[in-house]
Amino acid sequence: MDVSLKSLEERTLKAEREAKALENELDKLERNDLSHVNDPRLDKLLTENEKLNHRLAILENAIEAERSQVKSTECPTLITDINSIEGSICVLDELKKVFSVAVSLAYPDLIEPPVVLTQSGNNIKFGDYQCNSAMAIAQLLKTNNIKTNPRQVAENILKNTPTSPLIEKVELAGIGFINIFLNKRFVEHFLNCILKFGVKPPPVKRERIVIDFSAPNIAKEMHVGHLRSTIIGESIARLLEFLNHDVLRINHLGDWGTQFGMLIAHLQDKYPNYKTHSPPISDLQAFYKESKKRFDEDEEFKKRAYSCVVQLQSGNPDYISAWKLICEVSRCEFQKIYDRLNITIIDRGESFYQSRMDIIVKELKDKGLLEEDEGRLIMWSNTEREGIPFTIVKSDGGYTYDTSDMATIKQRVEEEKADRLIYVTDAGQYTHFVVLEGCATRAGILKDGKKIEHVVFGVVLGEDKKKFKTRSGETIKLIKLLDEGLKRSLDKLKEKGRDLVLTPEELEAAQTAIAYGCIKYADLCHNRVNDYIFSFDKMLEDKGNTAVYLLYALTRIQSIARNAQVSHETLMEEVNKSGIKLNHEAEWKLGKTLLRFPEVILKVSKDLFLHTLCEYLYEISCMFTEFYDKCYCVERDPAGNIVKVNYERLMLCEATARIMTKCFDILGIQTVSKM
Ligand SMILES: NC(=[NH2+])NCCC[C@H](N)C(=O)O
Repeated sequence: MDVSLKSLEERTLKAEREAKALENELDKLERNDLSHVNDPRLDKLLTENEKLNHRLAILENAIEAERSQVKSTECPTLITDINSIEGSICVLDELKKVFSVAVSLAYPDLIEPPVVLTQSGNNIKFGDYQCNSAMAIAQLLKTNNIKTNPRQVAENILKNTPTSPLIEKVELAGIGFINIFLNKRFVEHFLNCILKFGVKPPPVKRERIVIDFSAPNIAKEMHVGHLRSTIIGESIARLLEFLNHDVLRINHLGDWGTQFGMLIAHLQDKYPNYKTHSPPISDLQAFYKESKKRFDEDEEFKKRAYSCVVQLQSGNPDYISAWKLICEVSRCEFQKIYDRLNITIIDRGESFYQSRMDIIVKELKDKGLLEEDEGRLIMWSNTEREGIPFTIVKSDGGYTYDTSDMATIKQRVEEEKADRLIYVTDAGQYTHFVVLEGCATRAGILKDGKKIEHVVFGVVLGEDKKKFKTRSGETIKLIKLLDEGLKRSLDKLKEKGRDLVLTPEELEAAQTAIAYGCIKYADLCHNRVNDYIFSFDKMLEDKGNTAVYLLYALTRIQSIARNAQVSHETLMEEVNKSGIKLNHEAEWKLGKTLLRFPEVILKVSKDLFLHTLCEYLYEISCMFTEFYDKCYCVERDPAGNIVKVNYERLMLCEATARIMTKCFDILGIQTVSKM
């Protein structure tokens, strides 16, 4: 045999053997048996694969757990029987529950699908509420490669919507809107409950809430900015208390700091026997000015003033009593304003935090969060050192407004166990509170996502749109402002001849209710973030969204039953017999407006914008006017004798009056039965 042929034959045989071996190998590979392969890279890949499989199993378990969790939270208990509702319920929240059940039944595989529910605007055709989830869900399904369109989704949701006694019917509209129509029986039941049990808050989880408001400074003027904080803070506190929260109202008085050294030094000179004889410093501001003048001009005095601060802060009893005396004078002045405006607040000024400031400064030092800066100790709210830092300790060793606010947070979180921390101050302090939140979070005092709620408000302007001042350019004294309100309100009542109709007591009650009510309402009815123009003429107008108009509206509503000579007892008997019936279109509309009360209250309790409540109050009175124009409550003959009383409508008047009264109460506005 030829050599070349032989070698060819050998090569073929070898190739055949190799092919056979490869075939076996492939066969094994197909059966996943890699045990005999002795390649370290493969070993590595195999372990890797095992790890990944393990991880996959964990993830799959987690997803399953999450899913059942979502399902269990998404399966809320729905109201099935109208009669089980005795208190108050938020319709929007209940409808959200109904539709979240519908959506999770329709799309069980979607994790946390969006449930979008809103009120339907004015067009009755679109129902009372709308569920607009279909568009978002269709979009979501599309990204999961499931072909559908919003209308199909809406149909699917509708098919799965559980029955609810709140709902009369649901309709599919347009590209996939679901219009929800409320059940009249349910609305009637809600209103009858108000007549039977009073205006009750919707149930919420009780929280501990600290609200810091008013906070004027001792020996300085309490100005219109403090007035805004006082009015807004009081209303927020009232609203949260109505919801049964545990509210702590704090007056963070500016009662500590260097200016007290100056005041005490001056007091010691002018009234050395101040401890036994009360000095005539009723005009504290004049006293403050005198001492400031000496402080600026007299080096010797200045030195002594500083040493007074040191004595005071170290707790020397003589200095403490001088300081107390000065604070007391201011407090009496502030209290006059609080009494007139019916404000409840606990004094806990900056001085309260002296020992706590020592502690927090140490804590910040220990945590290495303070750095030196030209003799001061500062703290940044972020590690990038962006924005402006807090001055925690001044170069003279004293503390600042920043230090005391760090201490307020620690005290309120750790000692008061606050769930919510609310601070009501002007928008000028916006940055201060941003930095405060940052520093407190960095220091670990604010944790678990807890935030500060800074309720900001704009500046009060005069009618000339400039800073609110007297004609001669001085700042306006609050007591004088309230006095002017009283005078103007009386003028207005006289202009209308009310002094001839009301008893002197009734006239006085109306005068104060209008004066203070209009000042409060003018402040609260605007979006607080904006500046607002203080105008007695505007706020005393008796048309439009003003306190005067609304207080009048309420007295008119309350007088309807009185004029019909129907006693409260008779009306309550009728409630138990038949209750409210909403037959006429105008009655139905008014009833549905009243039904929104819990929803409005809950919204405001979250965003703390009180103008929403004012707008709602105004809406009620407009709806009432429409109802009263169209529906006779009492029919009279030409001689004015009562021929027929419609009790169902009188009951609706009563329910309206009760809700309006509650709104006024939350706004801190006194109501009157006659004006
Ligand atoms: N914790 C607070 N910073 N409260 C507000 C204090 C307001 C301060 N006294 C001022 O007149 O501007």
